[in-house]
This record gives sequence, C-alpha cells and structure tokens, in this order.
Amino acid sequence: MIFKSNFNEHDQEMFEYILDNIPDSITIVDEKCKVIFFNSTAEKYYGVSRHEILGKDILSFFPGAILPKVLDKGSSYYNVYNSPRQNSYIVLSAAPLLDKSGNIIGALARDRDITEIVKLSDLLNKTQLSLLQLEKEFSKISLTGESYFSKIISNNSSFIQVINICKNISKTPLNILLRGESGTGKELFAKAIHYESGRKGKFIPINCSAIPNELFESELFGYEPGAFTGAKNVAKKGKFEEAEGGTLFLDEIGDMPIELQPKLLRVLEDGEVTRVGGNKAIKINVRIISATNKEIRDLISENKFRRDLYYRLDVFQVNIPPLRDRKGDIVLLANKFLQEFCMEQGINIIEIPKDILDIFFAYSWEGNVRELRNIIQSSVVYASQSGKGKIEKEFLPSYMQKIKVDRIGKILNLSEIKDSESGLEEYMSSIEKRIILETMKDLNNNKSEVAKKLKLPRATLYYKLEKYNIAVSEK
Ligand SMILES: Nc1ncnc2c1ncn2[C@@H]1O[C@H](COP(=O)(O)OP(=O)(O)OP(=O)(O)O)[C@@H](O)[C@H]1O
Repeated sequence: MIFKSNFNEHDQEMFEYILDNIPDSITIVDEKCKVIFFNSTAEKYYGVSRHEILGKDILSFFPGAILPKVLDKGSSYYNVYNSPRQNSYIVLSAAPLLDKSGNIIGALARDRDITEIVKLSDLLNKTQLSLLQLEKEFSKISLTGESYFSKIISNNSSFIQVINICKNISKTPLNILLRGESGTGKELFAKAIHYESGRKGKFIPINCSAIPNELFESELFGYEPGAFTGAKNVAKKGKFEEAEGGTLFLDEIGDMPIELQPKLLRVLEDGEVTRVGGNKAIKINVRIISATNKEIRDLISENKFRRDLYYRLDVFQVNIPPLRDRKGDIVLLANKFLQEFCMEQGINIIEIPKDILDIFFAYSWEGNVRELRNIIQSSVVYASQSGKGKIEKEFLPSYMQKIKVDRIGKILNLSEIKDSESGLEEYMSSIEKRIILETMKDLNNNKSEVAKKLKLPRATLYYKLEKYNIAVSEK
C-alpha cells in the first residue's frame, strides 16, 4: 500500500479507488516531499505515470510545485491559477496533512482542469474586441457629426432627462453606476457615455457574473509568465490595462464574489494594478462604469457587497426606468426595430397592426427593450418566411398571444367600479356592450362567428346589438 494510515487494507483500497476516480488530479506527498499518492487524473494532466513518480521527490518532476511550500509554511493555498503545459490550464488548491497532535505529516494538492473554460473565455474576449472594433468603425461611418446617444431613442420626458444627464456627465471623470432591470439599455448607455466622453482609450466590457472565480484576478489584472509553473507562458494584459485611457464597464457588478471585492477596491484606491505573479505596480487611468439590476444596498446589508467598494463605484448614479413605465416608447422602439430588421431581411413592412400594438401595451415587458427587439426580430423573420409581408398575431410567442385575456381584464377595470355612480345592473350592461364590441372587432364583424365565440344564439346576439345600438354592416 502506498498510503499509510490507520485504515484497514479494505478501507484503504476503497479510499484509493475513490480518489482515483474523481475528475480532479490528486497528489499527496509525505513530510519529506516524497510522492506517496498520484491518481490517474494526475497521470493524464501531467503526462507522468505513477510508477515513475511514486517514492520520488516531487521537485525532481515539478520544480515549481506548490507542495514543498505547503510543507515548509504549513499554510493552505486556494485556487491558484497554473499552466503545467502550453495550452493547458488548471487551478490548484493545496493543504497540509496533520496528525492528531497537529504535526505536519504530508501535504495534498488538488488540481482542476479549466483549459476549456480558459479557451472559451479567450474566444469570448477576442469576439468582443472584434465586435467593439466593428462597432467603432460603424459609428464613424453612420454617426458622422452625430452623437452615439442618438442610438438611444425615447419620447418619454423623464427618460429623455436621463439621456441628457448622461450626456452632461460623460465628459467628467466620475465613476458611474447604472441601475436598471435587465434589457433596459444599461450597456447602450455605458457605450454612449464612453464615446461621448472623448476618452482616447478603448471601451472594455466585462461581465462580472460570467467569469469563473478562479480567472477573475488574471482577467482583470493580467499575469506575468512567472506566475505559473511549467514552461512557455507569455505575459497577458488584464482588462484594466486594456482599458487604459478609456472606460472599463463592469456589468452585473452585484454578482461580483465578495472575496474578490477587496482586490478591485485596492486597484480603485491606488490607481494602479499589479499583474498576477508580478511585482511591478502599473499606473492606470481608467474610468469605471458599473451596472446592476440588483439593489446593492440590500446586498450590503446581507454582507454580499462591500460598502467601501460601493461608494467608490457609485459616485454618480443613473436609474434607467423599465419599459413598462414608459409605454409610449413601445411604438417608437417597435417601429425602429421593424425598420432595422426589414432592411436586414430585405422586406418591406410598413407598420405593426393595431391588435398587436394593443397586446404590446397590455404586456408587462419583464425583459424590457431587449425582449421587444427579439420579438420584432422573430416576427419579421416569420413574416418574411410566410410570404405575407405583414406581422400577424401568430408570429408572437404563445405567452403573448394569450394576452387577449388581459384585454377582457382591461374591459373589467375594477377601479372604474369604485369611481362609478352607476349600479351593478348598469355596470354589467356596459361591460357586456364592451365585450360584444371587442369581439366584433376581433372577428371582423362576422356575426355568426361572434355568436359562436360568445356562446350566444344568433337571435340573442341580434337583440343585444340592437339594445346597445351597435351598428354593423351585414355579414
Ligand atoms: N432606448 C433604446 N433605444 C434603442 N435601443 C435600445 C434602447 N434601450 C435598449 N436598447 C437595445 O436593447 C438591447 C438591450 O440593451 P442592453 O444590452 O444595453 O441592456 P442592459 O440593461 O445592459 O441588459 P443586461 O442587464 O441584461 O445586460 C440592445 O440591443 C440595445 O441596443
């Protein structure tokens, strides 16, 4: 047995079997730094067989190994970023093993392969940078003499006030916190503020909820080649350095893990970053715009967000109202998106029909402008494919098609009852009249369809049409 303990032989075999079959690499050394356990995942990660390494000093295989430091200092390490080979990335954690009296008898390291995560994150970064570059080029062509703010459209007076405030503060160096529900346009505002600011550097966005904890520091602050064991690492700039002279956009700041917040705070306080594994402080001149759809003050009281960091970020706060609070913008935005996607699809749809706009007005738009944009986009695609060249109700998502129920709900406006002088009978009659009118409108004045829909004999429908003085052409 390689792993001496108080276990009996069967327990030990079980224990080794389990350690051998977990997806993390496990290395255990004794107090003299000799390898006493090396699981099969470790063999795969490091390309070293256990027969070669067992009983040998770990430093003779891995000169930069962390376990000798653990034995030396008696301290643990958590999530250290490492690249054992070119294009292979892991995070490792290590801890001393103690006997009952607290003496160090060995150390254990657990490494997790994050190569795929790193590759995806790099790809995302590259795509984001090309997109920003394209966007910048596009703005130069399409917005000559015009402000990036002209992309943000509204006819709501309080929203226009928000746009004007943002224009005014864009030239200042103040850090800004944008608050608003998802899809309200926070990123659009952040970009507009950056391009309007006249800052020469780049606009660099980073989504704080999308970066794995282990990569956060190296993504934000960069790293030096010596930061990792293994060969052929090259230094990498972090987002702060990339945004030098420009703006760093910290999206979903409320999701930033609490343990990483002091590191960000230090950079903001000192105005300099030090790359992971480096010792040279690099001065930075970066404006921070952060965004959140969470209530940061609640997070502070739940100890999930640091108050001192919040005050650094929230020097100037901008609240972006949800779409449901500015319903007048729905038609304006819907038509803008309609034009945009019709051009893309090469079709011509002049307007959005009234019955669909009614649904849009009744809907609560939890996903805000993004949801409206997506719905217009998919409807235009359906319209194009159907060859009808117009937007129809069945092109909307099914949850929106059901909104007709809400229209009847609108007819039964309870607040009207409170304000009404009329008695129940009169009120019921007025509701009945409205329901018949709405149904007639929906079914194109087709009386037999209306009678069927409202489950009325045709004669009763005729009687009610006469009673309520509803004039319709014969169908
Ligand atoms: N007032 C507006 N005028 C035109 N387009 C808008 C407006 N507001 C938002 N948009 C568009 O809506 C979409 C969503 O906006 P954006 O990504 O900026 O929202 P967000 O608040 O940052 O969302 P999240 O919190 O989910 O990241 C984008 O396509 C954006 O261009």
